[in-house]
Amino acid sequence: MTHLHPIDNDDSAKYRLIGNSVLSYRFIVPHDARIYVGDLLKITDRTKGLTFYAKVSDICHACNFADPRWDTRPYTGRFYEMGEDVFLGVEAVPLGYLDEGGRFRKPNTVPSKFSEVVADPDAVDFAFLREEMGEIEVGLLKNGRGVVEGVPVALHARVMAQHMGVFATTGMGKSNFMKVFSASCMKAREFGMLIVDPHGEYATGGRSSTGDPTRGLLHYTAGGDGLAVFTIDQKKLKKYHLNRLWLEYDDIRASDLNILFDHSDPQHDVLELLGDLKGSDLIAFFEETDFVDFDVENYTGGFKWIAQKLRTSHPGPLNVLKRHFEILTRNNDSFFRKEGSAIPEIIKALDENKVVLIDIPAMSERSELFVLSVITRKIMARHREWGVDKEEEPPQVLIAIEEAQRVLGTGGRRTQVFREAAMEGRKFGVGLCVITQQPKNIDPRVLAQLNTFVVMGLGDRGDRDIIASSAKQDLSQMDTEIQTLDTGEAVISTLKIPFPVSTKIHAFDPYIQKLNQDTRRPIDDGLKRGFF
Ligand SMILES: Nc1ncnc2c1ncn2[C@@H]1O[C@H](COP(=O)(O)OP(=O)(O)OP(=O)(O)O)[C@@H](O)[C@H]1O
Repeated sequence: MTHLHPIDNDDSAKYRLIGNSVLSYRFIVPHDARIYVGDLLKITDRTKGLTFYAKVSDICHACNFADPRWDTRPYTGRFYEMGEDVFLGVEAVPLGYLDEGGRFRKPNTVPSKFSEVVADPDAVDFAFLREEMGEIEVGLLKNGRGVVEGVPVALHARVMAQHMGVFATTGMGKSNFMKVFSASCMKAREFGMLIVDPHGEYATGGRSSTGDPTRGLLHYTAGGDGLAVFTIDQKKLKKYHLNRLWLEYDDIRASDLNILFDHSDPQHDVLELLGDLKGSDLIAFFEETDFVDFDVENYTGGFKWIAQKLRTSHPGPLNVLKRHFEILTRNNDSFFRKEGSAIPEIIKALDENKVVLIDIPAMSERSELFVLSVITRKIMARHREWGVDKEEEPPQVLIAIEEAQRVLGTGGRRTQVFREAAMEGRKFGVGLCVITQQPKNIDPRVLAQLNTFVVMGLGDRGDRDIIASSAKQDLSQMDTEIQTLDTGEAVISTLKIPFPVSTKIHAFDPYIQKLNQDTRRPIDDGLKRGFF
């Protein structure tokens, strides 16, 4: 007979495994046991000398009574007692096992019948997992409603060029995650990271979605050497001694106009013809040319080679593009000018494995994407050339794209550069960090390229299904857990960590406070550098 009571009388609750198969375990616990979805389990198989690990994936009521309607009959409480015959059936998803040599293996066998199940394993039990972690710490291993203290969850820097996705419904802690991740990148200095912050909050802090004041990356003074902020905000520029963000005319190409404006097919064809021509020449050509009776034979301006390319184009689309170039230069003068670009400095900072934050508060959505696409194109071009010119590997860069469904949805020629980065970037050391609330609106071909998934509370079934089918590790059995994740909690599936890890993401403010303290810098160091 199976005992429902814990099998030992010490403090930790121990039960016995009764079934199921290689991919799903089952055991039973008393009807009043406090057990939660996401609880970690250690299963000791003394017969075979193996230690299995699993996670509670579902809990249901069960009993030993033959009458299937015992609990709905009138006066049932008089005939049946809530004793040992009434219990909870617990389903658990296997994570893997430690073999006789202490090596962690995928769950390809099942523990012996009645193996001991410990429902509250500690850091010692998970010592093997510490060895599997990488350099970019983001939180602690979550165990049901708590954490396993002493077991940090840290992503591997080397896999970041293989793209990452951060999926969270609004308010679930996505901004906090990005700041913690960035701070850890500043500390590790293993690759360059580019983030565009249209809300101007990542650098100096601001207000969270719930209205609470928050700190920013500049407050992580001990890691200050790993951060370069480029801003258009004059006040911040002086107060925090930041870099000024400038793009110059030559940084752009005709296709960049696609991000700022919707174009008809004929207008798009003209932009294609203009291909790789220098931005400064294009802007000057469209500024000086009157297209009403444009004829390449009579063209007398200074850009004959551009006029030649447009010899078959009609005045209509050319006039529209003339207006668009005018709007481009007129409406974006806060960061776009004839000469003098910050991109070489940005690239240098990325080469030095810094986090580069582009701080553009109050900028329009299209301008934000324009800035990101221009910089991304420059990075891609540089990394593509790298293979030709140099023997050593190019430096690794991770480019974060917030609300990525805007540029990585299905179709859409506007955002070719991001698509190229998603499809071929990894070959050149360029990874994308795709952040979105709506994974189902991201092109499935892009999702298939992601190798790290950070899933934070997704309410929508369609969104969860698409994530489960795209992740490289099986997340389908964790659906209940993902549905019940709280703010600041995530299921992380990534390369080099052997199973999807449930993580309590560090809260940013205490995390950087701890990092600052750990490095024991003089207390007024940040003040001297003008950070606060
Ligand atoms: N890991 C965490 N630990 C503690 N608190 C957290 C954590 N993550 C988020 N929070 C808190 O939850 C609230 C929402 O977090 P956050 O602003 O990061 O959400 P968000 O998903 O970025 O929201 P939005 O999409 O609206 O920007 C904040 O008050 C934040 O401090």
